[in-house]
Amino acid sequence: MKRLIRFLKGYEKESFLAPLFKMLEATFELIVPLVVANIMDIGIKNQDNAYIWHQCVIMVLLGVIGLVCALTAQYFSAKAAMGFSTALRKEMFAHISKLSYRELDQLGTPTLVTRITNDVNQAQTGVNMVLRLFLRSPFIVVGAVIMSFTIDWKIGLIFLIAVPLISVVIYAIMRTTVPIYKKAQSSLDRISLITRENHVGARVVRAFGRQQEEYKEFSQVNDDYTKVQVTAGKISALLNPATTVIMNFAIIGILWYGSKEVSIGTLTQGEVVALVNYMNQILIALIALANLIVAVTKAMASGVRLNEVLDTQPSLTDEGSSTQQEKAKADRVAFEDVSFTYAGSKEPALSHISFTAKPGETIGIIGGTGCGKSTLVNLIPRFYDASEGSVVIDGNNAKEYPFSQLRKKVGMVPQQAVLFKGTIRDNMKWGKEDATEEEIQRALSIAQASDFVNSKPEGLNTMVSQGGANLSGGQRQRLTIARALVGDPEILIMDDSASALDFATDAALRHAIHQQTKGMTVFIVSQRATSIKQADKILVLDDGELVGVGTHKELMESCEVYREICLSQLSEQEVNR
Ligand SMILES: Nc1ncnc2c1ncn2[C@@H]1O[C@H](COP(=O)(O)OP(=O)(O)OP(=O)(O)O)[C@@H](O)[C@H]1O
Repeated sequence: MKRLIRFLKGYEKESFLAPLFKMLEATFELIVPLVVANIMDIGIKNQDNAYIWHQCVIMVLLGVIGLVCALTAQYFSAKAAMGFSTALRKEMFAHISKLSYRELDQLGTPTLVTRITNDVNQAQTGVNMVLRLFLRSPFIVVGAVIMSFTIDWKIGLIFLIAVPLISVVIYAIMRTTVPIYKKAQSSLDRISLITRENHVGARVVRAFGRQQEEYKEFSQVNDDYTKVQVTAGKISALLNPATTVIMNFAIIGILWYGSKEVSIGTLTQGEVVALVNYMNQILIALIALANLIVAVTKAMASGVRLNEVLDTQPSLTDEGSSTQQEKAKADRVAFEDVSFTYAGSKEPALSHISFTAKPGETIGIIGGTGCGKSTLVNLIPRFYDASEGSVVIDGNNAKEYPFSQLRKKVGMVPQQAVLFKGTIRDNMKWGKEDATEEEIQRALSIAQASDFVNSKPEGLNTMVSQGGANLSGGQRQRLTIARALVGDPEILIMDDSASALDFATDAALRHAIHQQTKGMTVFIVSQRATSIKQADKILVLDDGELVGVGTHKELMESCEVYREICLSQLSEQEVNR
């Protein structure tokens, strides 16, 4: 948590004023019992109504000033805590955006969502509570003990016994509950994971009639979370009765001893009442301190989780890279003995891959599921770096390019057609911020999306809902292809991104790309032989290895794996066509 304090930068004044006003409030609170004592010992004793009223006015004034101080402190602490959380959230968001696929794979999305929301909130509450209570509670406790000594040092000793006793009880309860609160935090992570999985995959859950099972699993995790919270709650519930018992014994001691002192005239009745009030103030302050410790512990647990993310360094950076010039006559893409292993995986996903792709060529990539097709194309825009060997683009190692230059060169159509909330036009502009109407229309036309977009009453202004839920799978795919084409990239990668298109549209799409994007190197990843059959070069992958490179005709003769794939999907006539 200490390391997160830097996010309070710019709120130093508020961080100073909040505790200061809280201390002022506490000071006024400590004076009130003395005023009550005066009312009893002077006003009531002498039947002096004017004095009583005068003291009452002072008491109300102390209360009002105390309230103003408390509200001012609240204002400053809330301002500082909000500023803290806003800066922290911004930094988290920016940092997560910089992480590469490797770190995102390792951390996982649900936990990142919980961290940027719930954990930041916990840290914010912690900061707010610390600013208000960290000094105030000890100040009241110490102040009340000192006041008791100034009234009667022997009774002050009762305070010296009661305060540590109450503190020990609070400490024991906290020792038991704090680890439980930490456990609750990880249960919350699990809830977030299941909720996300179920909502993202709602259609699949329904299609497989898994609602009941998923509901059961969610209920179990939810119940576990409740149980953990209830256990912590039950133990915490002991706090009030246990501390109140000690306090009441202390009050009995004060009254018992005080009454003796009153009868011999060394102590007044008002002073006894003031001592009782101080004892009450101590208890309230200690319980507030206990709540503060719970909040701080939760904030610290959250702080650890937040630092974990902030400490995760992106494994891929483009620091030190400068804009690269294309090398004349170089291949557009060249893989030179490339191998790749995912973090935490023992088996390589790609082994010793070498091939070249020239400008204007269409490269088909085919192979069974999990053979490494997506992994291969993900190395081109540097979503991952090759573990061995080099990926060379236009004669320069992909690692030498600034990300901005590389991502401009490469238009990626991912396997999952993800669109963002906004209009179709907004989504198209992801490919090129200042894309003109003509550029967008051209991209839509190549992607075979013009008809359905222009048939919508609002055309390009049609709203796309979150994740593109108001579009069909095929429409989404076509829009993601168009989005990649808008930027007119030199390399277009379609990672199984036409799988939801019917054969005719798929063929029309490939024909349009071929005709209208001269010079563009196109990678088509597919499990459908028809989609890659016409490619200038086909890469056949099998279990991470490149088992064949060539045209359809060449591979039919030389590559067993390719032949098997084709014969399992196409008729003999189609194969030879
Ligand atoms: N993020 C990841 N972390 C660890 N292993 C992964 C990751 N992504 C893929 N793999 C593994 O790497 C191998 C290759 O996966 P890849 O996604 O490249 O296959 P693919 O040929 O594109 O499959 P498909 O056709 O089903 O999309 C698989 O064994 C897969 O389990």
